[in-house]
Amino acid sequence: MGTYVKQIEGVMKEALPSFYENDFIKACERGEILAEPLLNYIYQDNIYLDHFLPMFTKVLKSYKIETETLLQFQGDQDTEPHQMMDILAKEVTDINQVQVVKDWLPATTGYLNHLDESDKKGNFVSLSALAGCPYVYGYLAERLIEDGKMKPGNPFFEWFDFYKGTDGQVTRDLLAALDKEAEKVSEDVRQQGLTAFYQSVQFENDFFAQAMEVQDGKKR
Ligand SMILES: Cc1ncc(CN)c(N)n1
Repeated sequence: MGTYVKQIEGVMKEALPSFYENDFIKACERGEILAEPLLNYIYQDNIYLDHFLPMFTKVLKSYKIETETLLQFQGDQDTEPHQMMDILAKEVTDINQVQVVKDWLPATTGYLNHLDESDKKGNFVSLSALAGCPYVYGYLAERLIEDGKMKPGNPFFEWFDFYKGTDGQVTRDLLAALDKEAEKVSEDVRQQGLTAFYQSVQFENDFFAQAMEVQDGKKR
């Protein structure tokens, strides 16, 4: 494992406690199904993925990174995990009664702006920023399950287990590519990449949190 990947891992390791403190994650851990946050999360995530996936495809192509898992990751728009959450929400409520916010929420806008800005700084910074998406879910799901915070029987277990598998594998493929590319760029660009990754991790945490902050179709 190269230095860059070790630094990336260090960033995520340090951020983990703040994910464990996140109200959205805490509700999942308790197995508490909150329909409104779940449906708002799905809506915002569709907005996010519509923008994320073409950018991700562009950068992977520019680096000629084409593993099977990465190709599949680009294609599936997280339909399966969204369906899992949708089913859970329907179990606890008549979803027609839930008002989903149809605007872009702040963390969605902020995160996508950040990806755009990182893209302007070149492929390496862009790939580092984009890596936050699979990395955070893969890492978080693995830690929650390994730490015994997310156990079979919890209604969200399948959701985290899905990401442990898919995003976990994507992360491994991406890290191998990032490590190789990190050797070819200057120290300054590596630093910019690391900062961009750090910011993506913060946005991932805010992205979960914002779904808890809407009530009756309005941002609280
Ligand atoms: C915002 C966000 N980040 C990560 C993932 C998981 N690939 C996602 N679906 N949405």
